[in-house]
Amino acid sequence: MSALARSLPEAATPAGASEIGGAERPLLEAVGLTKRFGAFTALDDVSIALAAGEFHALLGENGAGKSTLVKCMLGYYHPDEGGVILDGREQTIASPRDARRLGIGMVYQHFTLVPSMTVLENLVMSRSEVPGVIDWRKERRALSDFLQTMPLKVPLDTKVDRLSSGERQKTEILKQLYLGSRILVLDEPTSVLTPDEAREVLGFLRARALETGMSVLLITHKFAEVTAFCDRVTVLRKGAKVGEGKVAALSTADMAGMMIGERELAAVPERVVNAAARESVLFARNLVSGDAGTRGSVAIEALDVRAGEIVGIAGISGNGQTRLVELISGQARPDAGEIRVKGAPYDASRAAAQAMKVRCLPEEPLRNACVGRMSVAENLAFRSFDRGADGAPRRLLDRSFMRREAERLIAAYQVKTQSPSARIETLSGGNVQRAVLARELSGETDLLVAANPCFGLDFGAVADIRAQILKARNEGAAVLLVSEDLDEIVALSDRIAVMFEGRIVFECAGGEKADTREIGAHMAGHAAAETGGTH
Ligand SMILES: Nc1ncnc2c1ncn2[C@@H]1O[C@H](COP(=O)(O)OP(=O)(O)OP(=O)(O)O)[C@@H](O)[C@H]1O
Repeated sequence: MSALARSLPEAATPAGASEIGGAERPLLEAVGLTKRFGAFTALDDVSIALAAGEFHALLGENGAGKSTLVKCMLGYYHPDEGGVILDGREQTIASPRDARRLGIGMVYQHFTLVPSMTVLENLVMSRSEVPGVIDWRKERRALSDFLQTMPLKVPLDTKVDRLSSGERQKTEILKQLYLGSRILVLDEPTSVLTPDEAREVLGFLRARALETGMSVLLITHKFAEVTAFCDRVTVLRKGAKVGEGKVAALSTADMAGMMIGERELAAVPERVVNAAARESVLFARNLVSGDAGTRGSVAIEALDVRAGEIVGIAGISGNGQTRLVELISGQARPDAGEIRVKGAPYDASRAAAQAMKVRCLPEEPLRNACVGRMSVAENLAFRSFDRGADGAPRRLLDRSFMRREAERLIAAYQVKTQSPSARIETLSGGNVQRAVLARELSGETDLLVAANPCFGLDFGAVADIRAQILKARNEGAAVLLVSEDLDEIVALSDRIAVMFEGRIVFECAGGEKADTREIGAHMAGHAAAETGGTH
């Protein structure tokens, strides 16, 4: 008898299923899923049951196996053992197409919509059966009627590349509802949303689940979302299930304890008052990129970051922060203006970054700061492979030095990888982030530019990375921190600048003195007229 068959009778009536959704048996069950990559077991005999109408959280540290579990449930991976039972029947889900046919849908962290098509076109084309000749008027009417019934609003005739991140995320969710998903898996859906949007989206899905019997499985690193919206929780650690239960019966500390076991969190260093804090390190004047007012453009009159301080750039995504980081990291060139580092002109080339000790942790590090098919060790050596231990240029690669360095950084920054020679693209998202930060902070740093450094990280990793950034600051580095997470900006920054439509529209002190309501109003552009712009 297979593991799946053995577990059927017991798993068919999980505790809580009938109380939550009124169902006799779970809507969906994954039973005994095991997934190996070579000799490494990413998922070890994991079972999870989703009742109809329930909102279920999936928690675990970076690399715990959350994505692997849902990818097995959605047919992206074929588990080595175990299977999926839907409505009491074992199903073979060989591909995402099978999952869609069965009503299992997923909203990913990255967007899957086609940017050059409208919302209407995207939704219609996402159906598995699209007629050869599309009657757009009819489709438009049907979709309008469907959207009328939804509290989430998106503009049907707008091209996706003109939507805000929040609107795109809502479109991804509406797409799944339009496709008739009965089981909806959400991978950190609120990371691109403002706090108000996050509450709106999760509140809507919660109500919808109760109303229609849809099951929602939410992958998240935010305990506040679990306690506010979820009925039950399953916790993974190192590929195994280490806990489950009703959210109402668990404290945040209980859930955190299940996630990390006995391990201690990194202590956040005290903020030292730095004698060197007067010296200007980053100096930008009249920096222009793109046409004024267009999405993502930059028009900054003045931005200074001094040694030993963290300047946080707050703003809703799409207001020029990404471009600003690209200009400093050399991924884009300014149309006008100047950037100086420690008084000297800075052209953001690799040589200049090396000489002037400028380090950068960009957004989406796997795409923007790594070569996915190269090993962790090679990616860790990008800054240093052509230098000897003494920093002098070298011609021949010293592979054994690279490996030793990689092992040192992997240990120091607790990067979870099977080995230094594993392809970096096989690491979980959070561990790619740690690896890039390890590389960027491994030498002397005068200027550190960090864009959303804790995006997608578990709370333990957030504590580590924040501690590293504060340590760099305390040691005299100037830090430009760009983040969509206002709490993070407030907690880490000495000074805060708010970007809106490419300009810096407001500045204030960070830490406890910061007034988040006032900052929020400037982020939304509401306060710009009243205050007359830049302070
Ligand atoms: N294709 C692959 N090849 C080799 N190892 C892999 C592959 N995919 C995942 N892994 C490994 O499996 C483990 C679990 O990864 P997974 O992406 O499921 O973690 P996660 O809990 O979703 O993490 P995160 O919160 O960082 O997204 C990690 O150690 C990862 O390196």
